[in-house]
Amino acid sequence: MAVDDYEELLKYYDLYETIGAGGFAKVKLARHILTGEKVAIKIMDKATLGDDLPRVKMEIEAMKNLSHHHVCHLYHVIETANKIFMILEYCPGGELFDYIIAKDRLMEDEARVFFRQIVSAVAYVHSRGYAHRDLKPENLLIDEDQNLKLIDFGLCAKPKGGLEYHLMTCCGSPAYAAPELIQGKAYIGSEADIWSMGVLMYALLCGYLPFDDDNVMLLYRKIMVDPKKRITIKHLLNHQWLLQGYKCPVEWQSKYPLGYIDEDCITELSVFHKQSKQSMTNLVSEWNYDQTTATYLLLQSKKAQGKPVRLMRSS
Ligand SMILES: [NH3+]CCCOc1cc(-c2cn[nH]c2)ccc1C(=O)Nc1ccccc1
Repeated sequence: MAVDDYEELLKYYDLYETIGAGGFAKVKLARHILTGEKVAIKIMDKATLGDDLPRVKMEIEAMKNLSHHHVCHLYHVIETANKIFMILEYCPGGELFDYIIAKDRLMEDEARVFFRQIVSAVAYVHSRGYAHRDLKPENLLIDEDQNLKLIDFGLCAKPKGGLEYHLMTCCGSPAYAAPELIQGKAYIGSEADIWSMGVLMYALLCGYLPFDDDNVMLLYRKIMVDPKKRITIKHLLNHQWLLQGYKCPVEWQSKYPLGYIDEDCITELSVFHKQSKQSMTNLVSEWNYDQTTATYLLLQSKKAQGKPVRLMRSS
């Protein structure tokens, strides 16, 4: 009997066209039937994933521990015999990479708005004990309000002893990778992310890269930028350039922290499922990243967008 990998997915989502692809995954636009909200579904085939499977598991575990307005939200994970589906927050504006190319380069004020959002996202991710390790414009998507959302936590690391611990895996994209990482030395994930943000800022303001891949290796052989002299995320939050035109340092705390239970969303869910608020609260609080998690988080997103906190009744 042909196993239908899409059977479970199609119970909850209407699938539309492919909107993106990267390496071992394709991303399709979809609509969550109960809330009517658009989502992006990252589809991976387990067989072709091969030794990229741990990377996907890492990304799923990381995204379950991250809830921030500048990090792409994970709503639901469905694993079947042959596929893994990650249901993610929809970002209709596409990649920051294409946005920069289309505008040639950004003016300082616009670059500052975006860069403050990147610093906010990275400060939050670091505060949760993760280093992203692949920060680049291709991994920053633009949502419908022109805000950035960080994606692709497949190369992130959560060192056991905390972010101060050294990492060894050389990964990420050469053009954005810190010297110590390229040199194969033990490095600190958060310091490597800071280097990548430097290259990112250069790309925002100039529209091209300070070091492209081939001469990046030559460069590192010659100069070794001491990571201990590099700016820290803490000092970046209120750096002079980032403060220009703003009164306050970059806010990095999450607007809707993990585990937050919204009363209105619970009420709508309990009415819809004819369950008590308490049992609905208990079910949502299990955070199984199943249909319940997806419906709750998408209701919460509707509320944040000022839309009615309502589920579709089958007409
Ligand atoms: N460079 C990004 C290509 C599109 O990829 C995505 C789009 C969305 C998206 C689009 N709209 N809303 C969210 C969400 C996630 C991804 C993603 O994780 N892609 C990916 C990363 C690493 C390896 C393979 C694929």
